[in-house]
Amino acid sequence: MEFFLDTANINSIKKGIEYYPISGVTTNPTIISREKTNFIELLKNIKSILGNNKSLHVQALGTNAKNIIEEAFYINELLGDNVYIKIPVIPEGIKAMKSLSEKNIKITATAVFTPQQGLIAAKSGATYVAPYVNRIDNISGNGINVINEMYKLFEAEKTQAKILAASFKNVEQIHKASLAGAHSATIPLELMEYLIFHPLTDVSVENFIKDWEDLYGKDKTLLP
Ligand SMILES: O=C[C@H](O)COP(=O)(O)O
Repeated sequence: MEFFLDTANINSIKKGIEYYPISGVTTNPTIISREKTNFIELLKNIKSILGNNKSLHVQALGTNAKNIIEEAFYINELLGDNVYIKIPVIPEGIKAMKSLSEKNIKITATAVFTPQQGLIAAKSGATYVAPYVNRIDNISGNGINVINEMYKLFEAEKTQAKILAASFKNVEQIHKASLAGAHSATIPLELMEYLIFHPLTDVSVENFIKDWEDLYGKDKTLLP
């Protein structure tokens, strides 16, 4: 499974890509507004940190296809390679996806709450489709079931689109999403850190060091 950072915070992005196997960064208007800064400069800064090997996903604000398409070309031109335009799965968004995918603009379909929304986006040219796990759970739905049914639909229909599961609030949701067929997950840095954390791992490391130091002395590593 691919991991993405769901943040526009520069410190989180720098730390995330230094420590973890991160494939890219996803943003949305809310995430960008949290940084309270010039969004174009922010996006350029993020892009320069990511380079061309990691992808950057930027959401269009337009609510009609024409505006979405214009924003998509602008952002694509501004930021260069490996940029995905996030487009909500409203009818105007689907119309924009069909048009943009024919012109080789990369698309991440977003604000996805049902498997059929995901399938329609996939058939309209989206490379990634982002179901919102926690937001589904919060209205007494089952985000993991949505992912699993979407996965089965994508397999049955032989679509090339990948499920980029989003809106996570805990590691159990991420784990179950990966088992349910999510090809990728976008998460805040804090959840990435929780994914790797286990108290027994830390206790084990402490005990290894203690046993070693008891015999070989403090700060003695394997190095000569
Ligand atoms: O853009 C997608 C985000 O992952 C949504 O996450 P959120 O439900 O925590 O706002």
